[in-house]
Amino acid sequence: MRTMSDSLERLYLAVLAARDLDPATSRTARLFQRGPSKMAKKLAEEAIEVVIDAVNGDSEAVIRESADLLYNLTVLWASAGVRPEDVWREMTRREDMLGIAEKLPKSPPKLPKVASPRMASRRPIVALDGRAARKRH
Ligand SMILES: N=c1c2ncn([C@@H]3O[C@H](COP(=O)(O)OP(=O)(O)OP(=O)(O)O)[C@@H](O)[C@H]3O)c2ncn1[C@@H]1O[C@H](COP(=O)(O)O)[C@@H](O)[C@H]1O
Repeated sequence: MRTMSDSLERLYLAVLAARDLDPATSRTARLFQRGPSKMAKKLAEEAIEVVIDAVNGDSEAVIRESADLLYNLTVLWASAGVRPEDVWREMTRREDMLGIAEKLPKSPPKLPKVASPRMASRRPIVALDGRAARKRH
C-alpha cells in the first residue's frame, strides 16, 4: 500500500536529485540556487493559497495547493538538512505522548481551592477592613 509518508519520501529524494540539475530547466535547482529565503517565501505563498481556497470553500483547489505546499516543504527540509524520518520521529513522539495522556484520568481529583501566596499578599486587607468598619457606623 502506498502511504503518504512513502510519497513524501519519494518526493524528498526527487528534490535531492534535482538539487544539482541545471537551474534553467529544473524549478527545484532554481530554488536551491536562490536560497532559503526564496524557498521560505514560496512555502508561505503556497500556505496562503491553501488558506484562501479553504475559506472560499474550493476543496479541489485546497487539494492541488496542498500538494504544492508539501513540495515546497520538502524543498525547505532538504535545504535545512532535515530528513522526512526526522519529522516522522517527532510525530511518533507526540503520538506516544498522546497515548500516555489518554491513559491519565479524564478529570483530576478535585482539591480545595487555596489562594496563591502571590494573590494573598496582593489582597488589600486594610482597605476592605476600613470600608467594612465605616459601614457598620
Ligand atoms: N512534485 C513537484 C511539484 N509539486 C508542485 N510543484 C510546484 O509546481 C507549482 C505550480 O506550477 P506553476 O507553473 O503553476 O507555478 P506558479 O506558482 O504559477 O509559478 P511559480 O512562481 O511557482 O514558478 C509550483 O509552485 C512548484 O513549486 C512541483 N515541482 C516539482 N515537483 C517534483 O520535483 C522534482 C524535481 O523537479 P524539477 O524541479 O522540475 O527538477 C520532480 O520529481 C517533480 O515532479
